[in-house]
Amino acid sequence: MSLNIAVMISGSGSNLQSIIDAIEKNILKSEIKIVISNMEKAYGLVRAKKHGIDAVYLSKKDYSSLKEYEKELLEVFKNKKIDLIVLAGYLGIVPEEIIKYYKNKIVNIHPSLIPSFCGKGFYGINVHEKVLEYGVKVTGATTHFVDEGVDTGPIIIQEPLKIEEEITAEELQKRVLDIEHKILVETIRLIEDKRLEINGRKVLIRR
Ligand SMILES: Nc1nc2c(c(=O)[nH]1)N[C@@H](CN(C=O)c1ccc(C(=O)N[C@@H](CCC(=O)O)C(=O)O)cc1)CN2
Ligand SMILES: NCC(=O)N[C@@H]1O[C@H](COP(=O)([O-])[O-])[C@@H](O)[C@H]1O
Repeated sequence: MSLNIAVMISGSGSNLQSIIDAIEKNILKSEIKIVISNMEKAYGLVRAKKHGIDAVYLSKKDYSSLKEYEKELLEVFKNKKIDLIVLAGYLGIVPEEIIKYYKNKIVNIHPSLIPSFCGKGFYGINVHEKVLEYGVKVTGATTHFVDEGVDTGPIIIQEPLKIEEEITAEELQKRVLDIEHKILVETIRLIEDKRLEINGRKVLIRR
């Protein structure tokens, strides 16, 4: 089933690019109706425009209240008839009203194996710095449904990555990003095909 997707970003947009590429290769049946960034200079906005996708800067700091911001964001999603919101490196916290209205229709990609190295303060390169600092032998990436918490929603896909040698946080980020690009597309594909069944915290992938 083709979904109307909104992608929220804050930075480079390589995860956004993986969705754009998958759509253009007909791996995904959906359409990205809008890309929203809370950072004006996010390169992901450039990526979207290069592919003729509506791309806007929208940040809560430009609104007099969170309520005003929520109202505007909801308006944008409704006008575009959005079915699925994808947080692809979005570093803002999605407001409660949006979460309620789009219950189990918002997914996030996180560059660690949740519940490790996640939550407030864990984003971007600092996730990988903390992973290396701790000395874990396995990290990876996670997609999950978004709820009122931060990185606490039901987990959809996780893929591990072994850390077998001394590497920099930048190199680790690159290797984890490769996994992210893959599992994010897989996650959207599963949702298109209605193969996910949510049972409390558990997400069952139907054959
Ligand atoms: N309601 C939710 N909103 C968001 C979720 C979520 O699970 N529920 N996931 C995050 C994505 N995320 C990790 O995957 C994440 C994003 C941002 C932060 C964070 O600490 N941000 C800082 C500000 C960073 C900045 O603006 O430079 C902060 O809020 O203090 C942690 C995790 C997306 N939204
Ligand atoms: N907690 C949120 C978080 O850390 N998200 C991470 O930000 C990066 C964005 O890269 P991109 O802009 O190239 O997709 C990605 O690694 C994504 O997992």
